[in-house]
Amino acid sequence: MKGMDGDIHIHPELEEVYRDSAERIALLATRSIAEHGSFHFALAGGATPAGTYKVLGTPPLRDEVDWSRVHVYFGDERCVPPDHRDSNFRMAQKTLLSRVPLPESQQHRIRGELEPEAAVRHYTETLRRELPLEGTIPVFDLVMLGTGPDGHIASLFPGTDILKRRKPVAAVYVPKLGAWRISLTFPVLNAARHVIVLVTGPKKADVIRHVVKHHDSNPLPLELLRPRGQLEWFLDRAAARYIIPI
Ligand SMILES: O=C(O)[C@H](O)[C@@H](O)[C@H](O)[C@H](O)COP(=O)(O)O
Repeated sequence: MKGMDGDIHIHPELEEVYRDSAERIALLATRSIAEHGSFHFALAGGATPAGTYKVLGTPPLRDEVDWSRVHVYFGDERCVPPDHRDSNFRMAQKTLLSRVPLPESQQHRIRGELEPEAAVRHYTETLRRELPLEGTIPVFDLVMLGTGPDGHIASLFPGTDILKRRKPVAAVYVPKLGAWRISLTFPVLNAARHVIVLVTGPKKADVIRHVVKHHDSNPLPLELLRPRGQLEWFLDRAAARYIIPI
């Protein structure tokens, strides 16, 4: 579909989106572990992926993954402690990490409780220690992303300077949120071997329409995503309502 590279999976119901995307993640994990003995997976934050994480953390899928070979990271994090209601780590812990036999030493959260620049340093050191590098850029097996109604991905918000940052991790103050975030940057997202974008609900339909129409002028952050690896979209009909034939 013009402007929307990669494979697009659209389902009428949310539960089907969650099941299909969770099955894909389990398959990618199995393939990565078979290919190189590990699966390095950056989770998306926000509310949307919780449904996928719950399916992934429940039998049968939970028992199809060799969690001893999995390392989990985060695409971004709010600058809050890990037990804060806004923490992406807390959301992932409740929906996935507490339900699978994944060693804590292989759960690499972004230290949102630190000063932003200290959190950036710590996470950058973690990525460079744990992941293969392309030059100075860590390469994930899978990065999972959602998007906001403004087309942001991770914490790469429209109009913020983080969109141009070249180092793998950066801190960004988001004026409309009145808050700091820590996020992977485009060089890391675009170096990933596989990227999954999970978008559901009618509030995201305009963003998907914008991506498909692909305005070269003033592109949304979601439109700047150009992974060299495989890109897959998982949408429900509500988010895809402007791009599917009636
Ligand atoms: O920290 C975050 O909030 C996420 O990483 C962010 O990029 C999220 O994917 C979008 O904001 C969509 O959030 P919802 O899934 O809650 O709509």
